[in-house]
Amino acid sequence: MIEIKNLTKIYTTPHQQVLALDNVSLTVNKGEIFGIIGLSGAGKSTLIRCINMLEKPTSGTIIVDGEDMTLLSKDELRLARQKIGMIFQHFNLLSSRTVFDNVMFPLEIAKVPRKEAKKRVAELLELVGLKDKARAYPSQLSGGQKQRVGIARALANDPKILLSDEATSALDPETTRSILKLLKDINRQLNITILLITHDMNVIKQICDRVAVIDKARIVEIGDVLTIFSNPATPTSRSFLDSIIKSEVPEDLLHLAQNNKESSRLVRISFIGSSAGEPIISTMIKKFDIKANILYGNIDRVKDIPFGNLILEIMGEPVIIKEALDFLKDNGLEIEVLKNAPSSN
Ligand SMILES: Nc1ncnc2c1ncn2[C@@H]1O[C@H](COP(=O)(O)OP(=O)(O)OP(=O)(O)O)[C@@H](O)[C@H]1O
Repeated sequence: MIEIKNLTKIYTTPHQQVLALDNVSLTVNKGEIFGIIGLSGAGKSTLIRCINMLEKPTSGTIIVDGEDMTLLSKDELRLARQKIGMIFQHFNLLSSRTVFDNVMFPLEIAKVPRKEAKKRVAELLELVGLKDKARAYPSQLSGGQKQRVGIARALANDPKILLSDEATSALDPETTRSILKLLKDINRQLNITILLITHDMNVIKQICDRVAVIDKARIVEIGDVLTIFSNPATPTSRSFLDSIIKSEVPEDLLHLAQNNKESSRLVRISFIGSSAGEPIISTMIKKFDIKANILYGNIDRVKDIPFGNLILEIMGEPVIIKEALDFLKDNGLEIEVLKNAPSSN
């Protein structure tokens, strides 16, 4: 549906050249929700804005629904953009127009007959749950309601693709959840492909099928959300993941391991999917001559699949601890040794 090949964007300012995208390639499949995550300045906005040519690429191709966007004339581009809706962090509504007329706006531009357009706007307001706000002005709406208007407006021309530029960054967590749920419903009901950019791993976790991690103008990792959550391959992905599973080990836990009289290891056990529900840890404790303290635990869900990590202090003979950890690994758990505390006597 969207195929980006060797996309490079260099901004030229009077003082310098900024490489905002460096040879980026990725494919977004029809019907999926694809997330691009990166820190501030990584190149996310530039990338999403290149897709509908709000930003002109320096080189590379962008094929949307079979059409190379970089080769289109002005008129062709105008038509192609009707297939691509966009929503924004700060909603970009027209303050002097009512909710109804904001959603009507793209239909006026596309010269859709008035009667047909009014019917379409009413349907869209129903879809986003704002039927009763049709006559309100943007200033009379909450942030979540404004974004619902933005979504209805983006869908007005029946697009095949929806681009979301940090659409929930200005919203509180609960409103974010409701907007993400709406986007997911739209994706499923209308079969619209969604490409979103975010700096928030929670957004990726809640609705994306696949994710690309962008770091300093380059895509450093692309994959299924579940795979990246269970086994991040780059430090950038790891740090995004840590931001939501809160797996930083508190200092006092590290001290506890150091002060222990026996030989001990502080380990993080990450689990995903079915292994989360299995009593592997209690089996380990029974099977090996070790003691284990659970110091910290956290279970979350990615696309309804349990996902989490436990921090365990395991005490015993080093060789037995190693066997016990190998047993956990053999049972599909990820093990990371956070601290080795050798026997103090
Ligand atoms: N119009 C511009 N002129 C010059 N440099 C620009 C321009 N727009 C963006 N940049 C630079 O390009 C790089 C990528 O910016 P971009 O806005 O794409 O990043 P981002 O990941 O979206 O960041 P944020 O999350 O803060 O919006 C940054 O170094 C930025 O300063």
